[in-house]
Amino acid sequence: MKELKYINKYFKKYKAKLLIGIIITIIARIFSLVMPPYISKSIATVEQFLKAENPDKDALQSTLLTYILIIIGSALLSAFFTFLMRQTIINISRYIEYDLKNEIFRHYENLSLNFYKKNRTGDLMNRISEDVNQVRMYAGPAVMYSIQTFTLFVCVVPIMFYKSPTMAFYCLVPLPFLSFLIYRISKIIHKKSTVVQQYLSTLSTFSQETFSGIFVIKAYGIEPRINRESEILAEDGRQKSMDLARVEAWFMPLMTLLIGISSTIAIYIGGKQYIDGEIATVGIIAEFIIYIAMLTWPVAIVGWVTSTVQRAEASQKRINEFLNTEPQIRNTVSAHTPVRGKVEFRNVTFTYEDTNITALKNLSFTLNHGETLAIIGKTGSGKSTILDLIGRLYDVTEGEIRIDDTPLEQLNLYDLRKAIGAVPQEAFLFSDSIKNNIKFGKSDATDQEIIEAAKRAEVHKNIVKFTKKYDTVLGERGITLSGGQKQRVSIARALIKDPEIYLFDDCLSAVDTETEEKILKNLHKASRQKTTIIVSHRISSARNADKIIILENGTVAQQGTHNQLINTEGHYKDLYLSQLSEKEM
Ligand SMILES: Nc1ncnc2c1ncn2[C@@H]1O[C@H](COP(=O)(O)OP(=O)(O)OP(=O)(O)O)[C@@H](O)[C@H]1O
Repeated sequence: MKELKYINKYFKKYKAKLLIGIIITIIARIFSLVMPPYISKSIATVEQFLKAENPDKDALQSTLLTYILIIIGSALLSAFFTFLMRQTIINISRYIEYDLKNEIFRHYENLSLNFYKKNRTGDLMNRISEDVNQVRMYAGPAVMYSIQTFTLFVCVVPIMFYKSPTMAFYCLVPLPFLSFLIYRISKIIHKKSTVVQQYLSTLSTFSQETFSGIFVIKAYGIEPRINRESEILAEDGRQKSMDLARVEAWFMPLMTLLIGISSTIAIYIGGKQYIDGEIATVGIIAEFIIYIAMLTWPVAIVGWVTSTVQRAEASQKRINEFLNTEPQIRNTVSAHTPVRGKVEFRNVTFTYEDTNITALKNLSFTLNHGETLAIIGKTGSGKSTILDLIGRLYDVTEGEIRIDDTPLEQLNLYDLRKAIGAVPQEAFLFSDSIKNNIKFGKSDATDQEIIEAAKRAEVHKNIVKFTKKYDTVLGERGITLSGGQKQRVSIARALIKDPEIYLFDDCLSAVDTETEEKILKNLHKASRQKTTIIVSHRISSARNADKIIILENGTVAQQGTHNQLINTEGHYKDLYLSQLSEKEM
């Protein structure tokens, strides 16, 4: 229970509701205890009627009617309070689930990129859904059944011993075995259902891949192979599900068997006691049989609760692991620190923690406010890393980055990121309308601003051709944009933000040179007073920049202006000549 202590703060938060829930549970149980003695009394009344020398049928009828009304009334009240009990305690668990999910989600959002590289997305999602659900089972049903069982035991067992200690003893003996057996079965069921769950996620991954890759499957004519794989998978699933079903099938028969044994004991011992005159009426036997039925489920539940708590503890441990992970990048400056846009790298070295790759080595450059820098270099030379470091997605390993002559860590992180309009190498668009995807850069943007940004990104003409224009939904639920269109929507998103620093990471690679030219012109206009860094493999994107850096293995191999570099031997000149001849071809 060490890990589950974490959610005590939520129990405290909902303590008033919890207290009401506990009181309602006790009331519901107390009403359910009214029935058994009245059944006993009814039988005793009939017994007396049958034995009487002058039986009074009217008196018998009126007594029985009174008892029946009491039994029905108490059963109705017990049912009503049981309903309220579920409404309060199960609701509390839903509130706790809601709070915990929000807390985990907020925490996830604060964690740095390194965290996301170390952990798979499926795992993150599992902890926020499946693990939280396990914890909810503890916070709701497990708590509710524990209170219910405790109340029943505290009330029923003394009554049973009061009425007949011998019968009470013999009837209660099988119950701990029941509890133990249910505990064992619940554990096996959990193990086997986890296997089925894993199988189901394999099956859905397989189906998802098959249907999203249906084009390749059909083009290569490999449907028979995929069908065979699917049959093997289905057979595997059948075996696993049957395995689970076999264990689950034991649950109810076991309960029935143990109720049967206890009831038989009640009849046997009770019958003997009645014959020996140790109990006054056979009604007590009926009363005991009802008590046994009442106790069986709560006793079985003790086993279930135990395994539920163990599962919840394991789940909360996994959740706590993430909740205790500190974000590597933190905002330590609460005051606002406006950014103008001078960027300076001073002997920056950066090594990726997970791969141990040193992407930048002792890199230095300065870019004044309003200047444009183009970074050219072979793939893997560290270009994107430079942009990520400016946005403080990672902290440098050695050296220092300064913005407006202030070290990056001394800037308010949110102000810094607000001042940056980054267009990543691989445009990511949300499964939402084009309009909302562009508005992502400025949530209060007007329709006119959105259109203006799209025009500058040279994507407006494409968008208006769609039937729903800017309301066209993208992604799985909607249309798929071409690579170039995606890049341009992503550029529009950065332009609408109107930031102080633009970071364009090879974001025109999927656009034809003519469109590239137009976009670059527009960008030039938009970013005249802004600091701009353009990462590219194309000379056309770099030629108008104030400065050009040629990066090789994380260090500056060459730098200068376009005119200087085409007249110097090196990568830039080679690239220029090859791209020039491509153009001429
Ligand atoms: N997230 C990461 N985790 C670990 N290593 C990384 C990560 N990103 C890049 N690297 C490594 O760092 C080096 C520099 O990568 P970077 O993406 O900065 O190169 P790049 O010049 O932008 O390449 P490209 O032109 O192909 O985009 C590469 O060797 C790469 O494998």
